[in-house]
Amino acid sequence: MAESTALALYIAISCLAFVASKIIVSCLLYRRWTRKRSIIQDTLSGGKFVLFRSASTHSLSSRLFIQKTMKLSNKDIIGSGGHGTVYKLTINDTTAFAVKRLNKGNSDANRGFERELDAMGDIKHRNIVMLHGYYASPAFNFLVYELMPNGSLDALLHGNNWGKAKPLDWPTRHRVAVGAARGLSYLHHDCIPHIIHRDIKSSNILLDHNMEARVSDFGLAALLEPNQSHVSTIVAGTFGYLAPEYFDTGRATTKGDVYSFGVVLLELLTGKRPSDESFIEEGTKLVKGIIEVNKEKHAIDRALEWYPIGEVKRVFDIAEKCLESDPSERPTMAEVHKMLEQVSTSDRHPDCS
Ligand SMILES: Nc1ncnc2c1ncn2[C@@H]1O[C@H](COP(=O)(O)OP(=O)(O)OP(=O)(O)O)[C@@H](O)[C@H]1O
Repeated sequence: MAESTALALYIAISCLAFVASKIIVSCLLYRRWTRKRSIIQDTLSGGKFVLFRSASTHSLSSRLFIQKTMKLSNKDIIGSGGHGTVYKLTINDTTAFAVKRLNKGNSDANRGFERELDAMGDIKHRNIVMLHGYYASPAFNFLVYELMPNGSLDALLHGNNWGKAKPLDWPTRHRVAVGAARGLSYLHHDCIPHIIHRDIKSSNILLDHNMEARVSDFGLAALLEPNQSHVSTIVAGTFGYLAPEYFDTGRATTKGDVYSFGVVLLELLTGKRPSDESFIEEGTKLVKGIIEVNKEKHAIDRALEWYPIGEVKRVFDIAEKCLESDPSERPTMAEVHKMLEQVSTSDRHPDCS
């Protein structure tokens, strides 16, 4: 009798503790959520401006932000892509942001905007470009990002409207590969729900003031239910980077991101775009030929003044694994990151090329 009373008491206390902990966690989460967003409803335009509170934005007034954003013009443009135009928004001498104005007028762009916000709101990682806020109105949408002063990997490797920068040296290329792999691995494995990027390419890998890689542009990313594995059916991506199975299934998967990352590794190694003749003619079989007949020296970017051949071979080898035509044969991004980190960085000397 005493035993069953004790058991009933034990169950009752456990249930109460469980319910109380859920209530406390919900209250804390709600307080955190309200504290970290500043929202301005613009009655004139019918728009809503949301600024996420962070070290870079806490001292800024949302109204000033809106006023400056509305005054952006062509002279502030720093890039443009399939989804819109990117501007540099200068607040004062020490503070600037990148503002992406999204093309409006088709429902896909609007859905992309909402998805991007859902995915980006809480993501903070040293290899991910941070979203500071957004503006949504019936006429147009803006996303406010951290400004990456060294631009995109695409521009650094291949040049842009403003010309070609100084060629990236081997240690920088290797560090960019490791950083981008770390960022992507975080999205795939550490974010709950997990995130598939869907559009990994060199123009979506940006470089901060330390030349550290940051993965950007989640306009096409979709959230996964933690227990739903990894599939979605929204068509996305950029030709040249898309995994072959995507053309059959139309499904974005984490292994599709791994394939796209393999193409970026080839770009870093060869200095060629995926639209380059050798990519088009031989496709990614290019890499197989390079590995099998020891042709690394011929394939490596001529802009590289020196490089350690052992490291180059190992990175070609990792690219080859990422580019396996069977997705199940490809490594995960966590494995890719580990392999890239293990590529020796010791004993580097200009004479070893
Ligand atoms: N946060 C940022 N900081 C600095 N430059 C940026 C930033 N975001 C984008 N850019 C620049 O703007 C360019 C265009 O970016 P955007 O994401 O709009 O297009 P994309 O990635 O080239 O193509 P798509 O829209 O098809 O993905 C980038 O290549 C980069 O040079």
